Amino acid sequence: MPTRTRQWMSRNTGSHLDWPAERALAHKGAETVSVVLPAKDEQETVGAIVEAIRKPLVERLPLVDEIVVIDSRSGDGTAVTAREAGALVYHQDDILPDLPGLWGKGEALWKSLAVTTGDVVVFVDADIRNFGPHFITGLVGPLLADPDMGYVKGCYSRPLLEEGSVAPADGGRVTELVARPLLNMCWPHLSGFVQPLAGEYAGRRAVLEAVPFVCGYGVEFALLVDLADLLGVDRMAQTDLGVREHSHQSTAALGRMSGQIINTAWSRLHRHGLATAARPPATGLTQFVQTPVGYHALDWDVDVPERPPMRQVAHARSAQFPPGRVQR
Ligand SMILES: O=c1ccn([C@@H]2O[C@H](COP(=O)(O)OP(=O)(O)O[C@H]3O[C@H](CO)[C@@H](O)[C@H](O)[C@H]3O)[C@@H](O)[C@H]2O)c(=O)[nH]1
Ligand SMILES: O=C(O)[C@H](O)COP(=O)(O)O
Repeated sequence: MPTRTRQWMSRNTGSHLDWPAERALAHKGAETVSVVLPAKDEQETVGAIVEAIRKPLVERLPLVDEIVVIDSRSGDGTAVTAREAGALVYHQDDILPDLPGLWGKGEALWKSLAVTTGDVVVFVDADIRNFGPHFITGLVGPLLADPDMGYVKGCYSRPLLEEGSVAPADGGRVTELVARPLLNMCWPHLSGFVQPLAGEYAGRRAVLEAVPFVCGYGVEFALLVDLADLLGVDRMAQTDLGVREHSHQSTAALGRMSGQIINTAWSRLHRHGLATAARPPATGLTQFVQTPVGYHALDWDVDVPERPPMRQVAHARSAQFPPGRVQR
């Protein structure tokens, strides 16, 4: 790791233990906090997460002002479960309905900026199995305490939970096999982020609305690179949240996620003039399934369409719908 990155890491890495809810609240002042959970088919876990935020951080202490679940085209009871647990629920395609809808987690996060109001926005995955309020307090604390801080990313150890076995540090396979090598190769100043793909992070609204959002799983990678360009790493930090357990995707699904992340990395390299447009990458990904009559090829698209910074959309919309009639 470059020396400057090592120095950044020791300066800008904290622990959730530094941020009991009372301490975070003492720094809150007039700022407001929105928590957003993007959720696709998460009826098993989303309700418990919403409750674990609402009871201690909304009802007991007023640290969180709104909990919003973005239902990302679920086919199960995610929306009902989340609503019953006390969240405000929006369907991804109902937000900014005059724009043609896109798919994916990044789209859900981007759209959430149009329906939430907090000065600080916290994103948390809806499939966490060992969620606790420290995921929120540890992320918002450094932002509430320091007006210069723009973005705080979670980090943790990641067990790989398989039927009947637990490998304590073998989770995060896309992180270890794709994202970390890419970051070290092309963005070494970001190599100190322990969990670059973590879905748990918080940012100031003004900052999050100033950068584009990739629609699919490249969203975390793109945010890290783009926010470092916008803010500089000194205005970014990470908080150790302990251990995170989640539901694992199949190897084939992680291959498609990896394809999206590699395409996202290419788009950023291209934007920086480090990759040429003369040979843009193919966005197809062929995977294979063995059948009794040979290998069956499955073609996927791992392209990463992208939304513009939300503030551009908000400006365009306020011109279209003058004050008093502004629709977000
Ligand atoms: O189309 C989708 C797909 C997923 N999700 C939600 O996004 C979150 C994370 O998705 P998941 O499939 O559980 O991702 P992981 O396999 O855990 O992937 C890791 O790596 C991804 C790529 O960086 C990050 O987006 C994730 O947050 C991070 O946990 C969950 O709440 C999902 O329900 C959506 O909202 N819409
Ligand atoms: O973040 C990652 O690297 C992917 O979500 C894969 O995580 P897993 O190996 O813990 O399933």
